[in-house]
Amino acid sequence: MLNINVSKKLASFVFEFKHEINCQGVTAILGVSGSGKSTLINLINGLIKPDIGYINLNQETLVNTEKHVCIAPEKRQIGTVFQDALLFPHYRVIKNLTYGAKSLNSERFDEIVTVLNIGSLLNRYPAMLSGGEKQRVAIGRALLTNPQLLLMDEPLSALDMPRKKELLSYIDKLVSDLNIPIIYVTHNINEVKRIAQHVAVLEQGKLIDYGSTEQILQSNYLKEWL
Ligand SMILES: Nc1ncnc2c1ncn2[C@@H]1O[C@H](COP(=O)(O)OP(=O)(O)OP(=O)(O)O)[C@@H](O)[C@H]1O
Repeated sequence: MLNINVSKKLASFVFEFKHEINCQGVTAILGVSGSGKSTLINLINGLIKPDIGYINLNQETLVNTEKHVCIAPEKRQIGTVFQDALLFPHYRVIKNLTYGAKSLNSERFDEIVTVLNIGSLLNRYPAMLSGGEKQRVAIGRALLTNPQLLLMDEPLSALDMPRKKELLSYIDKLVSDLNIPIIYVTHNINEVKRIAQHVAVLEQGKLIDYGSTEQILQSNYLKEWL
């Protein structure tokens, strides 16, 4: 369970989010460009700090401004995958995968490599990978840090349609085979329909709707998008 109650002044509005996110399966964060989706992700992973408020993950405090607690991003047990894979170009895939992992469990390594189907890529450099393969390696690297939660910030946006479809099926497998909860940022309703069980809708830095994917797809707000 992710319990969020934060406020952060941004350039054109104050971002405010107060809700509990039930971390099971995929929760999509949906909103138009500039609505505050990346801000929410970066508040959760600790790359930015709220002006006021708190975030608790499974009863553990990640940040609490009143109590002057702010856990460093690398200590939050949260993995983040961004729009671009951000791999080290001078390291082979295997070193990119293991770079951030403190202690490596070889069974877990094999499991993640199998689920993401990246075993044949381990000795290649990033320049020798397609966009979809790079993103699978970036997901593998995030998972090898043993996160309790995986954040994905528009992970498909740099991919063409066939690669998008392919990566979506890998994201399904993360949930079904590895049982990792995912918060997935997108402005694409088809991606939401395809993988999310719950949806939070943001507009101008405010949470305007939250519910199951079926409920949200029926909402008047989303009818304008369809
Ligand atoms: N560190 C910051 N300080 C002040 N304003 C910011 C900061 N980061 C983002 N903003 C502004 O806050 C708003 C929300 O940005 P954010 O990147 O969270 O939106 P988004 O929904 O993720 O957009 P996109 O879909 O285009 O990535 C934007 O108007 C942006 O210019």
